Amino acid sequence: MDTQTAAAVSGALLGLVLTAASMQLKGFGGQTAARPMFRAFFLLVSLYLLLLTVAIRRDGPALALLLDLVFATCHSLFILGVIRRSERPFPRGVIVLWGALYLAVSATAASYRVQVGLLYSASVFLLGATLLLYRRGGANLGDRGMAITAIAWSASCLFSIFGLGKPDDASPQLTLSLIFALPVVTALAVCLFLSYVLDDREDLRNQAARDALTEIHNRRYLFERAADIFSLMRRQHTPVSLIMLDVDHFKWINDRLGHATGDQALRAIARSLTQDSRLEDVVARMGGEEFAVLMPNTTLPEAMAKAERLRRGIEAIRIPGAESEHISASFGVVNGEPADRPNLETMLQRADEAMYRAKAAGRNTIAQAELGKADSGTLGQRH
Ligand SMILES: Nc1nc2c(ncn2[C@@H]2O[C@H](COP(=O)(O)OP(=O)(O)OP(=O)(O)O)[C@@H](O)[C@H]2O)c(=O)[nH]1
Repeated sequence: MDTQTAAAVSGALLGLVLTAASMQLKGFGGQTAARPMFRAFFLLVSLYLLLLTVAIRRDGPALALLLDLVFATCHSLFILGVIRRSERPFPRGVIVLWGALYLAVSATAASYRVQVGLLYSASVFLLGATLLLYRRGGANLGDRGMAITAIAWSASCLFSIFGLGKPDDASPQLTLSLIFALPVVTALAVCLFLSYVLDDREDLRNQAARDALTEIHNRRYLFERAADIFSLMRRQHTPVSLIMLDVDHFKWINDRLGHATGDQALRAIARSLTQDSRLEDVVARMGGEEFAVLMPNTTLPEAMAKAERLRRGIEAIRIPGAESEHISASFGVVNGEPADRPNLETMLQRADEAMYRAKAAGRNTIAQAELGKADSGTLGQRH
């Protein structure tokens, strides 16, 4: 075996080892597991670019092979990282098959059939682009950038194979590919970085805005969104309504059925509130067993009707394992007209007062308040 073949085979083996190692990583298919892959990809891209710069000037066979080796490993890491990032459950068989393909193609490339290497390159990057674009949870700007760059790279490889010279006259194709590789690989790395930064930001924002138990929005998010909703209300002269609700005798549910069942009930209530709400409504857990729904462009009668739907929805909840238990909540509804110049704090306070009147009136009940008139709330419905 000459040195060139040895280098190509060891590159292929390295690819296989990486494939095998990646399968052992915890959280297979998860985004976190993609990180080490992409980190290594970054390092190798840097090395590749360095070697490329030297190779364009001084084209020795050993250097060309080293370049092949590094680039083939980059391929390997890129595609593995993309597969993990796509968060789709990839069967292990597919990964093993891909590893075997990688071995076969690298071995063929070792005999200097550059066209095969380029074809392989084109297919790898096309596959990567497809996986990125169809990523679960949606492709962000960085993902799309990566996918477009990968498609451009594939196109360049195909162009190099079919568009130029005789099949065995490798050098024009190779030079063109190498020159094209510099900006493409750099763009790929930049987009990759961007996609992670965007993802991290999104994750942080989501974590800060969501309640950990029920996964609906939290109090903080309600206050954030309220600023936009109230400003829109003033500009468009439309009413805003707020519903507050507190689960009845929740302590009793916890004490009798256990905290875990209590948590289950809170999650079911959150689901029911969300299902019965419009996309533009903000449904939030305010803390403990208290929830709020802020509804732009909603009049008092509409809000009362909505509260009644929510009340019935909660009444219909059955907790698995505790089907005979009945859950209910008490509601306070308040409406703000643009002329009242309402703000969220005042509306929450008024809705809270109404909600306690509903509790005092026997629970599983809706009480209403009007912003303009202090303590003028009347009992809405008693059930
Ligand atoms: N399981 C569970 N319980 C919680 C959570 N947060 C608050 N609680 C419980 O909710 C109960 C609230 O009880 P109280 O404020 O006395 O009110 P209540 O029993 O619902 O009675 P009323 O509101 O008067 O109808 C307390 O026992 C809290 O421990 C939670 O996240 N999970």
